[in-house]
Amino acid sequence: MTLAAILVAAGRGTRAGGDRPKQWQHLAGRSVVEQALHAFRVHGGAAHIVVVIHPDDRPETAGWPDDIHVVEGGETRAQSVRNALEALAGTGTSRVMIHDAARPCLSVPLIARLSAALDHAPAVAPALAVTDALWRGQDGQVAGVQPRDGLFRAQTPQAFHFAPILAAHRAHPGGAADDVEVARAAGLDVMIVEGEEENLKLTWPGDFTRAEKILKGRGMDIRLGNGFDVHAFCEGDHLWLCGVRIPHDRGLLGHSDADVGMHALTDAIYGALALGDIGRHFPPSDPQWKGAASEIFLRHAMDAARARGFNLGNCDVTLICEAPKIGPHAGAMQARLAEIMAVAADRVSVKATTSERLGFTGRKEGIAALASATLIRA
Ligand SMILES: Nc1ccn([C@@H]2O[C@H](COP(=O)(O)OP(=O)(O)OP(=O)(O)O)[C@@H](O)[C@H]2O)c(=O)n1
Ligand SMILES: C[C@](O)(CO)[C@H](O)COP(=O)(O)O
Repeated sequence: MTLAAILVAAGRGTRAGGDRPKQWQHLAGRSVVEQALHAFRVHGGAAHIVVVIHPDDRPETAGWPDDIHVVEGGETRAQSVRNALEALAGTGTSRVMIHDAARPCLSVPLIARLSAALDHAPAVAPALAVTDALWRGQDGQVAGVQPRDGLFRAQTPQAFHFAPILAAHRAHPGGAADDVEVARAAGLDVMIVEGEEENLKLTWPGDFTRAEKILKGRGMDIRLGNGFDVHAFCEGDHLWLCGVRIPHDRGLLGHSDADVGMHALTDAIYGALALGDIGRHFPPSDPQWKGAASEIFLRHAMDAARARGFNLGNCDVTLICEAPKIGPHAGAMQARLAEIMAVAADRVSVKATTSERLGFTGRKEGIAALASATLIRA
């Protein structure tokens, strides 16, 4: 599964006013577009991020990192989305989230909920049920009531399997308010996911004050967790450490693949989330985890972090053993752990020490591992 995120930012923001289009105005220290981008960055699940801009706004993107793909938009929102979808065709993208850059307060848990829901439906979108009574008005007077049952306020990101939404946009005659309308016109069923009151769209000048209050109120949340694990040596000709297979004259004993380094790291992440340890999520009494690859546990811990809006700040794993020598494998371990956690390698450290021939590690009876991890929700 390869997820892409499209942020449409090519509108003119005429209703919002201001000295520049609303999406380039600043809120809580960043442009509106950058606030929306930040949520996708922290979520970390999107392999491609495309921002659709108006050609006049190119200078606003100066200094952006190279991995943000900038595409020019069209006359309407639907044309802007279409340009981004066409830019993603051929990149291997299998799922896409399409978001109004003008909704800067979306939360990372909302992105995670939509992503999970896409496992069960080809199209999902956030919305809030209408709770207020609805009236029809005429000349400043209440002219009638409108039943509110079954009515929803639509939000973005709207999320789709890629091939059907690309085909739907190609086939649509134009004039759709959003991508759900395009998808439905092509016969796709769209599942509703609970939206968020805070995920407002900046439409009018007064919306900026509310959005700024929401973003400033969030602050930064940093969590620290520690993990420690030990596995005894047993007969064997290889062992697994931090996701790397190392030929050795002993193996490691365990219910799973006994990857002691990855277990300590996984426990550090669960610890930062106050979610117990691996045994709580993958009981050793459960035969389905016999011989399991430990990356399952690490991915589960990272998914739990992202579902709560956290991403990895950094982690540091120390392996304690006399043998095998870790140095020659440390780079591969760093790369493998970074790949499994879907984070940059410079956030991952793997190092080793001996215990000066003291204790059980010194007597070569087993390997111990320590890990620390920070999680950040910004
Ligand atoms: N041709 C367009 C029109 C809109 N959008 C984007 O679609 C989102 C939702 O549109 P809306 O809030 O209606 O934005 P504007 O069209 O900019 O607003 P206005 O109608 O007030 O000018 C915004 O992020 C906007 O930048 C876009 O990418 N391309
Ligand atoms: C896509 C959208 O944000 C869903 O609520 C909306 O349809 C676009 O904004 P507009 O104000 O209707 O142009």
